[in-house]
Amino acid sequence: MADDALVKADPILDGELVDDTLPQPRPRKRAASWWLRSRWVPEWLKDRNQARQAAKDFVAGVVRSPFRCLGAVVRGLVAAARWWRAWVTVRDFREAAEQSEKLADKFADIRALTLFRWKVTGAVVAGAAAVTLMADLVYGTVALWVVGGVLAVALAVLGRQREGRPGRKAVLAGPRTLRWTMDPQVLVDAFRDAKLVGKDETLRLVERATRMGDGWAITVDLPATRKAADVIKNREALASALAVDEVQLIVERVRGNGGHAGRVAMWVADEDPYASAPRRTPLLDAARWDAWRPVPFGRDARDRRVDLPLVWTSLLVGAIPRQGKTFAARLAAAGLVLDPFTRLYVADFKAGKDWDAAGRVAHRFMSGDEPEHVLALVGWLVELVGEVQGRFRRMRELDDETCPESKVTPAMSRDRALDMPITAIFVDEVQVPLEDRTPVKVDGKTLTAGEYVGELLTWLAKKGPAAGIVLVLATQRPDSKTIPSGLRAVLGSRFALRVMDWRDSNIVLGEQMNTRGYDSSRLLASHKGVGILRPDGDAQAGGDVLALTVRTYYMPNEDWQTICRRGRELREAEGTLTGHAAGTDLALENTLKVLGQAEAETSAVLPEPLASLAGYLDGDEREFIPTAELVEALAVDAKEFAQLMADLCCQGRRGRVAGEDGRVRQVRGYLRAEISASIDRERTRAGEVRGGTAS
Ligand SMILES: Nc1ncnc2c1ncn2[C@@H]1O[C@H](COP(=O)(O)OP(=O)(O)OP(=O)(O)O)[C@@H](O)[C@H]1O
Repeated sequence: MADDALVKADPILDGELVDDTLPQPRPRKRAASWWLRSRWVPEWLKDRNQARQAAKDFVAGVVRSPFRCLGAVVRGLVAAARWWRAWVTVRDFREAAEQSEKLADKFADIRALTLFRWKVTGAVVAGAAAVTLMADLVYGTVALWVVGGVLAVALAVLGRQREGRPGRKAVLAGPRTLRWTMDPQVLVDAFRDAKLVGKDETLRLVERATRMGDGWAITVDLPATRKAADVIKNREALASALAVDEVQLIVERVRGNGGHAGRVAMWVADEDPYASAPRRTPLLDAARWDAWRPVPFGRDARDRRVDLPLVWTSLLVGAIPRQGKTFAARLAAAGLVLDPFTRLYVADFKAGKDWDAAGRVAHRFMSGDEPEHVLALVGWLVELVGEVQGRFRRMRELDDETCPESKVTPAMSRDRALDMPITAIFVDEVQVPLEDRTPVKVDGKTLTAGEYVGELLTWLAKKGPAAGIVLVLATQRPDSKTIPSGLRAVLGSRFALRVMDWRDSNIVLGEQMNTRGYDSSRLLASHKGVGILRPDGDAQAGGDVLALTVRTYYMPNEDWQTICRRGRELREAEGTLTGHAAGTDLALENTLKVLGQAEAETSAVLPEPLASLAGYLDGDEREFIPTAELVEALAVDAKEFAQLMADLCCQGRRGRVAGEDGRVRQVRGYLRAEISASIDRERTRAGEVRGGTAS
């Protein structure tokens, strides 16, 4: 039989072509597939091997049963004898008297009670013997068998209880979730097993378990002093105690009027809530959207809609590759695309096709990951910083009715005369500009473009939201080196899809979030688009929670294109199409491109520290530059700098410079002519190398 059931297939080799034109297995009928997937149908009714094993176990059980029964009776006899001995000697009373050192006082009482219990024993035994004898006389030996049988069963049950103490034996148990819905004691046990309530504590059911969606919902009150936050933190232990995967268990603290710090709302899904097909975004059916309304972002495990407010906040999306970052950032963008009064800046450093459609509506758009793109982004950010400063200046001059606080209001954002539309900047793969090392000169100081982008983004995330600037950053590398901590601290909303470990998860979601039960490294790789959302403000479907697991709506490229097309039509109708989308991109971008190319070329050709020196000394007419000044401006180690300069044939020498007080001092430094010669030499050499490679 076994051999019939298992037919060994030929091995399939790497690169072998498999002929799928041959008849393929037919899809199972629905009932059959339900039977196989149902968790309530025992395994042995689904699988032939399991059934065979169950039959074997049954036969073995029957054969072993007389011996096990005998063993249980003996254990029961011993247990009964022990109990009787303790009873007849009044052990509990005696021990209590001993402990309170009053044995001498109580001795007479104990003796009297012992004597009485012996008499009771004698009377019961005599009575039982008499009844048995009478029954024997009346009914014959059958009575003796019946009495013996009843006694044996009673003793066996007692013996079995001793043997079957919890934890002594692994048992084939059915699913526990169904049992706790019928018997809340099982739920209490699960809380105890997960160490969420003490041995002597119990739970109070606020509402009994009810069917809600595709799962069971229940609300419980923890014993006094126990905290709902601890249940959320130890969700995994509770999931284990309830025998469900942790993605199926949703635990939330009930807040507000109906709740308190010890009230927990739980929901247990029948099966993996994220295994079903993803839903399309409802924005597809929306003719237009209002940027001030939270954008439909996704669904939680209970299939409740989760909306994400964007105005007055900023969003950081982090995950390892291919988990749905771009899709999530595009969802946030979709709501703003459908509001014709919104101005969009889109910088796609992924340089793929994902964002292309945004070019139809965006005021500024670029896709690429070269240094010139980074420099163009610097230009945009500088432009936005100026815009924010201008907006604050203008807001100060507005009357209180139009602008009650120093904040953009919905009416202000739509008033064209004020020119303060909601302006959103989306940067995908933000680690690319943040890690860029092209030197840029800012206020006489040379910085890397990455550092400068970090500073500008931090400034915008801090000051921008009140002026109607929305920042959405997505990154593949949510490590502390890439995203400066100052920037992270000011990004209000966070969305962490699957990351490598809890540290990365904390970097996206915030310090200590893993210890509070939110760790996106625990999400499954197969759950694309599922992440932990830590919203800024009121975003979620249920109560007021710190963070929640959300599966984003699925918005493939074609839907995104449809939305962008609609966004363009809306802007054309309202006359708000500007910049890149209107084909009137300002000269700024082109200037930056040229500038960027020149700087990128300089830095690409010249080795450090010459590249930085070239930037720093650009336009400087002095003949002699002090070493101390260069070391400080370039932020380099003095010793290392001297060594590198010597390698480039620039010798440090003594020269005279006038100090701030007008007195001339002798200091060490470099001749400008020598540095320039070295730069020219390196450029020529690089040109020759390039020429050589080209030929
Ligand atoms: N909500 C969703 N439901 C189902 N699948 C999704 C969802 N979101 C994204 N995906 C799937 O995940 C894949 C990867 O998405 P996406 O391109 O956004 O990843 P990414 O994290 O930006 O990747 P990379 O880091 O390589 O840029 C998509 O091709 C898409 O099929």
